[in-house]
Order: sequence, then structure tokens, then C-alpha cells
Amino acid sequence: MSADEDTVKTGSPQASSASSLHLSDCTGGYSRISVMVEGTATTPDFAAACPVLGTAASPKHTSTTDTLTHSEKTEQRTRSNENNINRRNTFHHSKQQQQTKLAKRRNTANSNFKHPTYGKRRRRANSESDSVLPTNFLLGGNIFDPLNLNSLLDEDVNRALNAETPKSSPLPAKSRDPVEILIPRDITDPLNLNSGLADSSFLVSPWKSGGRKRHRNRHHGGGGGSGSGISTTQVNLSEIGKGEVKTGNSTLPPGMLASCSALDPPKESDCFSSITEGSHEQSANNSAYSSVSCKEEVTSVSMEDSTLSISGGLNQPTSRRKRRRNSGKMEPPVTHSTPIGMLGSRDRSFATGVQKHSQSFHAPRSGSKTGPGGRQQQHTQSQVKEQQKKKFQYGNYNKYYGYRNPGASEDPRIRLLRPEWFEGKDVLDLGCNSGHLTLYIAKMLRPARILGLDIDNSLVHAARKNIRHYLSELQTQEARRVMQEKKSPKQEERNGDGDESHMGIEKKHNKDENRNENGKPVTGESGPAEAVNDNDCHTDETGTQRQDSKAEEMEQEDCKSPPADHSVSCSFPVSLRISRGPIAAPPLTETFTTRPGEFPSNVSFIKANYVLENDSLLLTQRPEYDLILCLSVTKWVHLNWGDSGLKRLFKRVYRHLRPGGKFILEPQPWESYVRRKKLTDNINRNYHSICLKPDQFSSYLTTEVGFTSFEYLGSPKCSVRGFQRPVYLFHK
Ligand SMILES: C[S@@+](CC[C@H](N)C(=O)[O-])C[C@H]1O[C@@H](n2cnc3c(N)ncnc32)[C@H](O)[C@@H]1O
Repeated sequence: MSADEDTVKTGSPQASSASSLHLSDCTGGYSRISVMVEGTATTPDFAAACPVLGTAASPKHTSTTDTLTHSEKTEQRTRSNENNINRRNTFHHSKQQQQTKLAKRRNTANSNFKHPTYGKRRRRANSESDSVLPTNFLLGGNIFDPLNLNSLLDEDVNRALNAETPKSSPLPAKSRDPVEILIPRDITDPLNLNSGLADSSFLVSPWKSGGRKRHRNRHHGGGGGSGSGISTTQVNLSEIGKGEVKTGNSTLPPGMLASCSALDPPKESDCFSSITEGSHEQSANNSAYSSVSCKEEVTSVSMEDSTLSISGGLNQPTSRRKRRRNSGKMEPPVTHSTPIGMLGSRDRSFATGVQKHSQSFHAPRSGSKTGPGGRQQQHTQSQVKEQQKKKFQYGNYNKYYGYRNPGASEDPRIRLLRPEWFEGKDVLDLGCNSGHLTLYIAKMLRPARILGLDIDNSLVHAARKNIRHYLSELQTQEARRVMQEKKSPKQEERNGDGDESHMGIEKKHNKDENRNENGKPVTGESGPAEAVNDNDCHTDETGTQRQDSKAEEMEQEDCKSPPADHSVSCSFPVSLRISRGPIAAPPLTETFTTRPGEFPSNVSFIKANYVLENDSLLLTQRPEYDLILCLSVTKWVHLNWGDSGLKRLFKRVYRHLRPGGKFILEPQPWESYVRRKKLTDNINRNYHSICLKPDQFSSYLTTEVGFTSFEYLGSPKCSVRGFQRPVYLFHK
């Protein structure tokens, strides 16, 4: 052995001393070492077989020899040399014997078994390695043969040893008890060596860490970050059995994956399923609010999404109990806010065009959401609910149409409206909400003018903004038409590339559109849109009001290459247009210097409470309109102002109409009142004092107010059952 030869060659007292100690101590175990090597024994076993090996070069032995005197050393060296020679001979002899044994063992497996207890084993007292010796061995292993390899060599012994196995080293019993697995917080430093703290908290138990916690925006998997999602790992025994638990970039057992991914949907599905509750307007509001809270970050941008949510929700069955549970809540519905539903089949091309913009139709924002600087205010749930209740006490839901016409479906009521009632007429839409129906009428039924009136300022603001979306679409269509006309084959040839020619024309077109016949920039001051909209009008850097349709095409085309005309810029990104609406109200153009009575000149919105303060004010009301719409408003007036308020409204309508005028009324049924009776104390009081029930309205209007006749127009089918309400036409 080289160790031995080195010792002899050096001749150093220390070395020889150490080596001799080494050799003498290991003599007994050497055969064991050979056996272990042969049997691919593991290191601990090696240490166990020759415990002194680990300490052979230890300073302890060296220092002992250092204290000897020179003569003693010389004498010892002589003795040591003699011993070495003897031992070497012994060793060689032993080695030869061992090799013989091994050779035999290879040929006859039975002959080589030597029970550990038969071997001579010398141990140093208080050896450091004693304390770390393993004591438990599985499958009949023992300190000398931890893997019980010897049992393979002798059948008898094998049987004998394995007969004892369950007793001496019982196999772990299968248990359903959970096994706690501690997972390092930092997978790259599992022992927390970097921190230098003797703190065991670097290990995380999924159970003791307070249960599973979801961390939004945190990526799972390893990678050195603290936590990094590993702490969410839950181990369950049945899965461990499958041996698929990994941390770090966790490959978790399928069961775990399933349970993790199952964490997310409930919130969503809660929202959606609650949406289905709203087969009635009231429950609609509840559910829609749920959806809004789920998608809080997606306010007006999400109208299209909200619609989808509704559609999704409508397909999901909801228990009656759940419906009831939420029915008392007063929360806003989701609005898709697209007028497509209103446009319906009568003007498909327009509808298709509008669809493109439908995402950006406006719905007022929830007042409780953000504070100054856009930061979310801290509210308790009850506070928020309270606010919502107050906010929507007039039925002023900011997502009304999204719920009423889910999936951008057509508003079924428009089929009851005959064009001749509207064309060239003056129309008032009471409680117009965000103006979708009003805008539809303005565009499609061509009244001379139509005024949308609502008590909620934010709804009126949204309605005004929505005019621009209609306009934007119209202008886009017009721009396309002009572009097609101007796009002569000659120009295309000159410009070569089709795209470029398109851009060239587009830019020219844009330029032209920003100027009137005199070549002067068109400002918003005289634009009909502004006059109609009473809306904020933005100007670009040049002071020229930007045209929405133009701007849109500019964004699409000019962003491909640097704009030649700097008045044409990409400063207002498409994404913002979609989320916030166009940057400016459309400017006055030749096309849209509309005559009175043409859309959009014929539409406007106003914030007002149509219920006068007292009856005496009725006397001041002059006839102004040919037709007044009052759709799904009476319940809210009734609840907030009682019988007297509603009667006053009816009387005002009557006085507001010109002779021969028409009043279109869609009352909510009495049954729907009950769910809103506790919205406010005032509403509660009014609710209990109401005598004039909705089914008495027609007789009241004809006998008390003065309408000469009425007709029942129908109860248009609505995908949301609760909105299927009768509509009446009263004649003055
Ligand atoms: C349920 S929505 C109906 C919207 C629209 N008329 C329709 O059916 O499509 C009721 C609307 O009436 C409005 N409203 C309630 N009381 C009002 C009042 N006294 N004066 C004006 N508007 C009122 C609310 O703000 C709300 O927008």
C-alpha cells in the first residue's frame, strides 16, 4: 500500500510514528477495507471499519510525539522501524491471505462470509468517530455491513439475517399521516449559510407558515429569491409516494398542481356566477358589481371583457339560494357600453364599424375606487357597499347597458320604436343613463333633436363622450370612402409600393381634413360636435383640433414611418384611445357641418332631476317635445320621491309634450321594488307609503293626468329575464 511505503521512505519520526499508529490501528480492519472496496462499501462504513484512519494525521498525535526527548525518540524510532518491518511483513502476509480469500470469494461465495463479530476490532477509547456512527440500519444491515451485502453471499446467513430484519430494522410503516417537509426559503442557499444567522426560520413548513398564501405577481419556482413561491408548496403523502415532489422550479405532483390552479378560478367564477343571478335588474346589479370588483383594475377598458364575463356568467347555473343571498345588495352592473346592441340589424354596416370602437365606449367610473393621484382608497367592504348603495339609489348604474344587453346584443326595445314617431321630431329621453339608447335614436331614427336627461352627472358625462365614439366611427367610414375615391391607379403607380401610396394619400387626406375651404385649421370652437357635446375639446401641439378618424388612421399608418407632416403625430397611442376614448371631439369638416337635425347635431345630454321640487313649479312647464321616453325610470322616482314625486313627473311629462305628443313608458313591476326598499331610510319610508302601484299607472295617466289614450306596445323578450317589461305608448 502506498501509505505504508511513504511512511517508510520518509523516515520521519513523526511520520513513522503516525504511520505506525495508523498501521497498527488499521491492521485489524484492513481486510475489512478490502472487502468494502470489493463490495463497494460506502465511506461511513469505511470509517466505521477503521475509525482511526480519520485521525491518523491529526495534530493530537503529532503533538504527542513532539514531547518526547531525543533519546527516547531515537529508541522509539528504532523500535518503530523494527515494528514497521514486522508489521509490514505481517501486513504483506495478511494482504496475501486477504487476496487469497478474495480470490476464493470470487469463486465460492460461501466461503468468504465472516460475521463481523468474529473479526478482531480494536477501537480507540473516546474516538471522535464513535459519536457519529450510524445505529439504525435497514434490511439487515449493521455497522460493519450497512448494506447487508454479505447476506447476498450466503443463503443461510441471508435467511437468518433477514428473518431478523423486521425486528432489528423495521421498515417504515405506510401511514397516511402527513409528513412535514421543510423547504428552504432560498433554494440556492438551503442551509442559510450566506446569512450567517443561526436562525431556523430559513426553513419553511407549508403548514406552520399560516397555510397557503397566494402571492400575486410572484413567479413560482426557484431562482434565489426569497420565497419565490416555494413556500406555497404543500406536500401530501400520497403524492410523495409517487416521488414527484421537487422544489425550486417545482415539478409538483399532478394533484398539487391541480389544487394550486384551482385556487385562482373561484374568484373569477364567483364573479361570473353571481352575474347570472341577475335575471332581474336588481340582481343584475349585484352580480355585475361582483364582476367589477374582480376586475377592479380594468375599468372602462374592460367593457368588452365585462360583456364577455356576463355572457360567460349567463351560461352558468346559479342556485336560487345564492340569488336570494345577493339580491339585497345594491351594486352596479357591468356595462359593455357598446351601441351595437342598439344598432341591431337595421344598420349592420354601422354596427360592424362601431364594434371596432365599442371597447372604448364610456361608462362612468366608480367613485369609490381612486383617490387623488389615482391611488386606491382604503375602504372596508362595508364602507364600499354603503357607498355603492348610495351611489346607485337612483338606478344610476354605470354599467347598465352591459348588463341589460349582454354580449353586445341588440336592445330588444328598439323594435318597438316606430321611426315615424321620431323622424324630425323633438324628443326627450328621461333617465338616459350613459346615452346608448338616446344615441341610437339620434343616429338611426333621425329626430330633429333629442335631449338625454339624467340625474347622475357622471352618466351624462359618459353619454357626452359616447357621442364622439359614434362620430369617430362615422368619420372613419367617411375617411375610408374619400380615400378610396382619391386612390387613383395613377397615384399608386407613382408611389410604387401599395402601402406607401396609401400612406401618401392618407397624409394628404389628413392634411385636407384639418383645414376648411380657406385652408385654415379647423378649431373645435365652431364644431357641431362641441356644440352638441358640451364636451372637452382637445387640441394638438399645433393648436389644430385633431380628428378622431384621421388620428386613428394616422396612428395606424404614420407610425410605420416618420411622419412627413409634424402636425400629424403619434402622440396619442391606440391603447389610450381604446382605454380612454379619442383625444378630441371630432372637428368640423365639410362632411360633418351637419344641418340641424342631423346626427350628431341633433343630440345632447343634460344633467337634471326631472322631479320638480313642488307641484307649483309644474305651472311653469311649457310644451317642448313631441315625444318623451321614460324607460325603466319610474321605480327609482317612486322609491326616492314617493307617490307624489312620481305623479309630479307624470304631470310634468304631460305639460312638456306638445299637443298630439307621445309618451313611451316602461314601468318596472312592483315586485322589483321590494329588493331596493332598504337602500336608504328615505326609500324605505317611501316604499311603505306607496299606494300608486305600477299596474295603476295607465289608468292614472289617462284619468288623472290627461292623456287621451294609451296602447300596450309589448314586452320585448330580453336575454336577461328581469328586463322583460311591458312598454306603453300614451297619447296627449
Ligand atoms: C335603470 S336606468 C334606465 C336607463 C334608460 N332609460 C334605459 O332604460 O335604457 C334609470 C336611470 O334613470 C335615472 N334617474 C333616476 N331618477 C331620475 C330623476 N329624478 N331625474 C332624472 N333621471 C333620473 C338614473 O340616473 C338612471 O340612469
